[in-house]
Amino acid sequence: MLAKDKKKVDPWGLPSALDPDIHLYYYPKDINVEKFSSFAEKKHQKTKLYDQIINLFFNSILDPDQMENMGDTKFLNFSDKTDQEKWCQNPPFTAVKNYIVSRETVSTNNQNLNDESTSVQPTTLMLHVHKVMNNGYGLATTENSEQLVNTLKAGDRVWFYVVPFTLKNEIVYAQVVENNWGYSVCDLKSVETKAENRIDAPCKYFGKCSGCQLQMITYKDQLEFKQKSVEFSFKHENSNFINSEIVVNEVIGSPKQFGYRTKLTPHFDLFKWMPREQTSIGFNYINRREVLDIEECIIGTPHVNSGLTETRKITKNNFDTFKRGATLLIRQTESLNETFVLKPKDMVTETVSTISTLNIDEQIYNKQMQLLDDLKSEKGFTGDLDTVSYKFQFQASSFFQNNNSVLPKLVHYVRYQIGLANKYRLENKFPEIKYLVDAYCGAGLFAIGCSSDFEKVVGIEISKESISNAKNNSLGIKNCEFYQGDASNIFEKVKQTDGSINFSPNQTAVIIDPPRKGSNPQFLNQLVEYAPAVIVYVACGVPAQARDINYLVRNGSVVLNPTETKNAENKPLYKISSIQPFDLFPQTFHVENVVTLIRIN
Ligand SMILES: C[S@@+](CC[C@H](N)C(=O)[O-])C[C@H]1O[C@@H](n2cnc3c(N)ncnc32)[C@H](O)[C@@H]1O
Repeated sequence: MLAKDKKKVDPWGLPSALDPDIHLYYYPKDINVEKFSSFAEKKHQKTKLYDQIINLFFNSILDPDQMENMGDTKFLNFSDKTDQEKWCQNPPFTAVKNYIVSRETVSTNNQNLNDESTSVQPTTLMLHVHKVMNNGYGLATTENSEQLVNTLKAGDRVWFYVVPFTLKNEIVYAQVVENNWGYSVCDLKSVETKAENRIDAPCKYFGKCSGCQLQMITYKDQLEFKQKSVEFSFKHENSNFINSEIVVNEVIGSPKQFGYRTKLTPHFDLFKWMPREQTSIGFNYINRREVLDIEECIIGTPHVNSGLTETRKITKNNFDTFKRGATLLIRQTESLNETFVLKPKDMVTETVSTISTLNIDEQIYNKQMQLLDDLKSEKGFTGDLDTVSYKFQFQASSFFQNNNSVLPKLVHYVRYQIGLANKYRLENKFPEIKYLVDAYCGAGLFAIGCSSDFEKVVGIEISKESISNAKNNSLGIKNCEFYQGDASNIFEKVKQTDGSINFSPNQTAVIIDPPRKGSNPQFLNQLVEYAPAVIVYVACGVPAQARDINYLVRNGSVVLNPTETKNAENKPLYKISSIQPFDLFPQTFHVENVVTLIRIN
């Protein structure tokens, strides 16, 4: 999909990134957010983001000595705003040069450029890939690092190319498909010099389909990439984390690396001019809004793949009942008579097992984590582990995590983190944690999965269906209550003094698991004002999560160095006790991340 079709709205009212996929959400240090209303200012802001991306890029390709040798060459910093705005209107020379080169090349092939009907094919460029960005695209230039270092002068601009399915240090051939401010998006044509770690991708659609980005590296390399990508989200240059010593743990992998997705959403477009038998049902081609016909998706479970075969057949026989096209929904269920469902209102059942009784001994925890690996893996569970299974029922169209194989570990980890926070707090003479608030609770995964560790649990969720599912899922579990509403309303509820729900913040753990766009200042302010004993922030949108936690650092609620707490004016203070990524999405660039914040005063 083209970047322009994917306009994402940053909840903070800022353009979220130059290209939303570059995943650089941040709060500007020096700019008044209120002012970002006019187009010109947004443009200026976008340029600043580009500036930031380039800085990051150079920081990663140049070693500090080289930087020093370049004296005060600040070729990456725009000198003033006028310069930036001018530049926005006039893309840098390299891009223009490359574009002209394309036209010239075509022209020497005797095509008439003045003929409007002639489609000018862009030339294939040879590019050097310098790094893989968080979105799985390689960041490349026409020059290699050495040439860049040797030839760039102060004031020069570099034009970047972003190319999917490429790896660091590769030389590739690529074709520009879209130009943006400062960079062009390319299709990969071929890999001239392969990186040592490149492997053959197992999927026949890989390289064309936009669904997976990382099948060309081993799973071990994928986990390493994701760990770095989480680190990068926290430590980008406008973040307070940049000079901190925060540690991102190794990513906890998925027991299943293929055949794990319990939900698929293929789609199709109908065009008047297109014969029905040629209509594709599948996922978008990379970089395009055009559907690639997909008969099998190897990251999907066998059951959803049976669903895919079935739904493709039904849909092809019924194209006439659709006007323009549709997105189809296939979801795996454990219901007795069915293995998959195809209608949005169908009910889906999934089981998630967890350890019966939480034990916060590190060795026991580690052993249990290993055993949980087998729970949903191919070989099946053989270990001696006392587990409890919860059944979750939800509407096929409602939210539920899509990789069931890793959920037991995720839930166990969240419980363990709260257990450790409780231990720390008890050792420091704080009262025991007895209550749990699950904000953004969906069908109740964490509220129910953690319920045995607490006296009372409340969940809040905006979706009516999900909250009704959560209530049903907790039937028989006496200590859980669920409310429909905006997550920020939960603070009024838990502060009630009429005795119905009265959670002393000092004894309360809060789990937040917002959608990909993250939280917002209103919610975060209320959260720290409520001041729970521990906050577990679960996120599938890590850049937004890093932005939110950075906001808490900036407003003084989270301290990066817990020993420097002298200036705290009696406000609640938190330390980051752990940053733990989980791979819920093998073969793709996505990663889930859990950050635990323990209140230290
Ligand atoms: C990433 S899902 C997490 C659900 C659940 N924790 C789980 O793991 O299954 C985010 C959930 O937040 C809900 N949501 C979105 N905005 C919300 C809001 N303002 N207040 C409460 N819930 C919200 C969505 O409906 C969705 O169920």
